[in-house]
Amino acid sequence: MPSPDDEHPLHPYDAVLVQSFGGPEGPDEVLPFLRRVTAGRGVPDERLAEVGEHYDRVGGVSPLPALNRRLVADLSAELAERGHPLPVVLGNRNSAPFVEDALGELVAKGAGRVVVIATSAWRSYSSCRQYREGLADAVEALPGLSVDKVRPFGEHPGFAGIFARDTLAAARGAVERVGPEHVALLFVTHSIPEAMDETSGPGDSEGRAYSADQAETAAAILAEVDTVLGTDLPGGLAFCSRSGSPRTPWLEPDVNDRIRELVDEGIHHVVVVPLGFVSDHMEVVHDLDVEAAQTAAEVGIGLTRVATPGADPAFVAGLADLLLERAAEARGEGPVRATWRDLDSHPSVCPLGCCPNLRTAASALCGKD
Ligand SMILES: CC1=C(CCC(=O)O)c2cc3nc(cc4[nH]c(cc5[nH]c(cc1n2)c(C)c5CCC(=O)O)c(CCC(=O)O)c4C)C(CCC(=O)O)=C3C
Ligand SMILES: [Fe+2]
Repeated sequence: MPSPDDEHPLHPYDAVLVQSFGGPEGPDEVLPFLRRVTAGRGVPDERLAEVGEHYDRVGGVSPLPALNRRLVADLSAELAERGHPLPVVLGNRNSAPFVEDALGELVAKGAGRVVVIATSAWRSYSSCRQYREGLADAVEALPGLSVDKVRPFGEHPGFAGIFARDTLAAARGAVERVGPEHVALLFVTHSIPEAMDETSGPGDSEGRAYSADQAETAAAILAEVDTVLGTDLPGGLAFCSRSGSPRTPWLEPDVNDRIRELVDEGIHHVVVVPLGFVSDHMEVVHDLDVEAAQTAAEVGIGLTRVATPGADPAFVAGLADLLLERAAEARGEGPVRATWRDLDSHPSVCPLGCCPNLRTAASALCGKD
């Protein structure tokens, strides 16, 4: 464990935790994983069986763990290349290596202050506070360890900017093939319960931070595409991977329903932008690349799926920039908070009542409560 001095740009941190969702890596791990994910969350058995089949199709191996190992290696190399190496480790919520074990190992090697990147870009209970609760659980058994988290980074140039670049390329190709009047963009994110969206963001404002932030970023990307291509393409948010009880309202429209409607709107080609996803999760490789692709084929329209940032060097560089920004904040400096096209940025320390847990009172770190 190197002991960073005051000159070190990542001071006061001495290690980085990449905190992720986790995923099964073999047929025997699928059911235990799904049980962990859904414990106490009211997901019906039929939905569990259905999602289990998605994993079975790919030999019970989620793409996520391998992608995260690569992200950890790339980020570690990026920090070393910039001349400020720190240990970077992976800790998951729902599969090994678990967060508490990963942090425990860092503590055993002498770490006292860890900075966390959750592999989730947007503000909501599922995509932010639940990770903060995971940190609270883990740190309970590790007295003396303190952890900070980088801000929600959906609007960062190293995330939104990558989607913008790749969406532009995909839209240009589609426009050349079928003409601008026949192309639409669909920005797709994970559906969440309406109640979770309504309460997302700082407790003192309007809520809907989850869907509103993504709608704003999608609109900014669409505007950029239209400006560069001289087009006026239709575009908007759609949602995938709904679960829970069918009687509970979740965010809509579903991506498949939107694709069917686009046919009647004269669209021949849809560009699907997985804005809600950091890397090629099962939601992307199954719900978009299998299901949405099949829907598009059924109704006879072409579909291009834009890449997720996960494998892009510019994403890794953006995460390194976010770590430097967080360290400067921890030192009491006021670093510039880069965002793509002047979109909003959000606090690194979540405000009181931010993205509440609507089921139980659980403590969370990296916030004012
Ligand atoms: C907003 C959001 C993200 C994005 C932010 C982030 O990345 O964290 C996300 C990510 C992920 N969700 C994942 C998997 C699952 N999510 C489930 C269930 C749920 N997700 C929800 C929301 C989100 N989920 C919600 C509100 C539920 C209902 C139950 C509950 O309230 O918790 C279920 C249960 C079965 C089902 O209902 O589908 C599974 C298996 C995986 C792993 C995929 C892989 O293996 O590649 C990843 C990255
Ligand atoms: Fe999920």
